Amino acid sequence: MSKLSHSDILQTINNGLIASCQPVDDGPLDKPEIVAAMAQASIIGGAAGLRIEGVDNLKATRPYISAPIIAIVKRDLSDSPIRITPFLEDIEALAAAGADIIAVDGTNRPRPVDIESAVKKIKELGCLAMADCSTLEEGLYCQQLGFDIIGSTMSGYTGGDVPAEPDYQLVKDLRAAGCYVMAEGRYNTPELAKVAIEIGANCVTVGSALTRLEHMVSGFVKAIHSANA
Ligand SMILES: CC(=O)N[C@H](C=O)[C@@H](O)[C@H](O)[C@H](O)COP(=O)(O)O
Repeated sequence: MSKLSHSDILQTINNGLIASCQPVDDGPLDKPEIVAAMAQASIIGGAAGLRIEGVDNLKATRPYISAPIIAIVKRDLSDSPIRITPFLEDIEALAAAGADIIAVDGTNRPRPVDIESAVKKIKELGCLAMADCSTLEEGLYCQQLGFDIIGSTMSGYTGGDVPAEPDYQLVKDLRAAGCYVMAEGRYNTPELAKVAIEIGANCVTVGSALTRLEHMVSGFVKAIHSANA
């Protein structure tokens, strides 16, 4: 378990890369021991922290990692679009498994448990709270509720086509409003991650480009095939 204070955790990840070690669901890399290996490799590469999905993956990873871990549970619910850490039981399980920071969906959509109870539970359990938001309005509401980190994670994922680019404007607006900002979502190259910091993000999370190998390989394959099309 990390022994850092809350302010040390925020300081440790400030200006840093968070490697989101989330393999493709049910793919060959989707195994706790592989997630733990990805996490260690990411730290060797210089990541300041990690984002880990699932209690079993967190339990497998935590013993090897002293850097801050942002933990989530993803669920596909039949009666709500909320996927990221929807239940208080998920928060309890992540805290017990050694999360430093617990992220929950921060969007303004129908949810099984109100967000006020979620942030209260995270704080009671001694963790930092992160809100995965899609708009400035949601981010400001979550900031006001006491969330420590506001992420642009859900921008582009609440309906319609997913844009190709990251939502830079949301990052700028959240920072201008005084939030501690995590740029997250479609920062798929080192250059884009650099832009995130340049426009004011405190830190940037990169997932697919680091740990969804199937997606990266298929991107190369498509590009190669299109050469002679
Ligand atoms: C919308 C949603 O559910 N985002 C998830 C949150 O945990 C992950 O699927 C993303 O991989 C993560 O946010 C990092 O983003 P990117 O993979 O674009 O670097």
